[in-house]
Amino acid sequence: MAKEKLSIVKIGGNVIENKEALETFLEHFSKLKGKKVLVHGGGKRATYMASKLGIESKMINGRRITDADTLEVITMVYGGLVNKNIVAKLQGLDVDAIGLTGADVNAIKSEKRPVKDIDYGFVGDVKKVNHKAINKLISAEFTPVFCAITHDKKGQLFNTNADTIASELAIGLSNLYKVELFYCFEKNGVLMSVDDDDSVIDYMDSGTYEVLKHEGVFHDGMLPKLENCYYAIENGVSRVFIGNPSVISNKDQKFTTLYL
Ligand SMILES: Nc1ncnc2c1ncn2[C@@H]1O[C@H](COP(=O)(O)OP(=O)(O)O)[C@@H](O)[C@H]1O
Ligand SMILES: CC(=O)N[C@@H](CCC(=O)OP(=O)(O)O)C(=O)O
Repeated sequence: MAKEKLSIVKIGGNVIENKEALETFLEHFSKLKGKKVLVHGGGKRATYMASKLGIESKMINGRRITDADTLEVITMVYGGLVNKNIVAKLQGLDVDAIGLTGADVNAIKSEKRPVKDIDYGFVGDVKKVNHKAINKLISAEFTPVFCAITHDKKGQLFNTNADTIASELAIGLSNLYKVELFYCFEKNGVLMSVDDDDSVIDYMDSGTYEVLKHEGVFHDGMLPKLENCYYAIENGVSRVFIGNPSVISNKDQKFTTLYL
């Protein structure tokens, strides 16, 4: 029997921090038909709240060095402030959202990122997605809303990049569903020239991706985002899209579709 479709949608810090963009996104998300899961970041808000508490933020290779104080901040910001506000807004749009960390229902188990040259502190690499437990919620018509927190099943929380959470959830839930994965951010898609929002790359296969990567077309957060996208495609996720908040509902808009 053909698998049912499931949409997994990730929004990042730039959308979360812009009230109008967030509301536009949530409107689109509320209208998205079928089963769905939302994953949110919030790195910008964590950096802001940490600085208010006198805690300096340090990112290496797109990942936050997470000491014990920073772990407290990200738990409050991602698991509390950002997650609960999004859940409340979705409830206001009649989406029966339930906010989760990876510790809830043992949804996402991780292990501390091994120390090689760099010790990232309490940063977790995903080891297991509990697709059966998550599916109990989805099958009961709830819409899970995940923040960027995982756990080791021994009582320790970890900080995990939200793009990675989205791709790992997409891979895990591909056991049960035909998963479409959407990355929504403030630009119209993956761009040939980052300052030109009209230069959207409509379709990108893995060969083109390698060529453009070596030409230096992708920078900063786009590099780990694309790595997560191709990792998902290589591991059973049916389709991956990158675009602005309307990518999930308005297929006439410009956006990027990724292929193997
Ligand atoms: N070729 C590119 N096309 C689009 N964005 C790019 C590109 N290269 C670098 N970027 C940057 O990547 C950023 C998106 O990555 P990131 O900040 O991690 O996203 P998110 O908001 O989802 O957390 C964009 O804001 C943009 O500045
Ligand atoms: C380990 C690690 O770096 N975690 C990220 C999680 C949040 C995130 O990914 O937020 P955006 O999607 O808004 O960037 C961080 O703390 O910044």
